[in-house]
Amino acid sequence: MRHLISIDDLTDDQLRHIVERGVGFATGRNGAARPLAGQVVGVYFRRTSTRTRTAFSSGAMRLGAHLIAYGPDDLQTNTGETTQDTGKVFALMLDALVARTADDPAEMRGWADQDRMSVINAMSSDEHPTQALADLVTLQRRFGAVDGLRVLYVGEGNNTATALALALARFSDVELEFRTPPGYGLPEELLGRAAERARRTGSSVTERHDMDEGTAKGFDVVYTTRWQTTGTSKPDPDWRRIFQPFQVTERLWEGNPEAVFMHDLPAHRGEEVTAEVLDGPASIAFEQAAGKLHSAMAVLEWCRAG
Ligand SMILES: NC(=O)NCCC[C@H](N)C(=O)O
Repeated sequence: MRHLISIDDLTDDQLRHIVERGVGFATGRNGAARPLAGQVVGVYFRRTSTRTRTAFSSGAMRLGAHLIAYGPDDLQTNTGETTQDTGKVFALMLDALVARTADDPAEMRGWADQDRMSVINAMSSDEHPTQALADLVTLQRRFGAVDGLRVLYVGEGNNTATALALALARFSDVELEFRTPPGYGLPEELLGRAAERARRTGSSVTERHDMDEGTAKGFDVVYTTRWQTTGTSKPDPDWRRIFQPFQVTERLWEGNPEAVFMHDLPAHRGEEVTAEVLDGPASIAFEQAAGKLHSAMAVLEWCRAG
């Protein structure tokens, strides 16, 4: 029985194992075993979700589990029960809980303070670890290896960005460059931690707050994310003016002709990315969405049976 709350909870070997198993589910190499047969998985999404909820629900059922799905208004937390008590009850009856809160991760850590039910973070305010795992599965399938890739991330330093930083820093000779709008970067502590990890593996994680397509050259991957991160608001009324130069357009392909385009989705054509890029030949955004199912299966298997 294991939990997955942060990429940082995984050893390098565990991270690579989950990615390998994810690739195996994607390619049919893992066979049709049902390691979760007879288990019950709770899927609790307090915030909107299309891919992550479907990936974990579909993945759990494909692995043989039964499901209970809770929406934001279903639980007695709405009539004043504490989330701590809610977690205690879940652990009496569920084998795994997949939860999206977009809130303080301390809540999930509290739920995980027992050794019966696995807790899987389907996005908290600080990190989106299962998105990074889906991205790694997608990259490994597309390039054969994550090691050695040059990745440019353009957009807000949100939960997806932090998970990617922690995950890519574990691989060798990776160059990960963030271009985040001024005032909307990654948390300093996390960036420092990822950069430190990266140094040990001969990789680099850096961040800049300017965006001029001419200075971003030679990347294998261009990645972006939506401008309105779940559970956050932008107090600055002028934020769109600050974000506009960070829109991913075809001009980025002048210096990065071989790059694939990735997006954690949902996409907003005309905001963070143009339709030409998202729907164009470089885009693997929906291949990446498919990777969410295969990585979710690998996470469930690792938490319950690995
Ligand atoms: N792939 C996803 O899980 N997409 C939904 C979340 C996207 C973004 N990181 C957000 O926080 O709004």
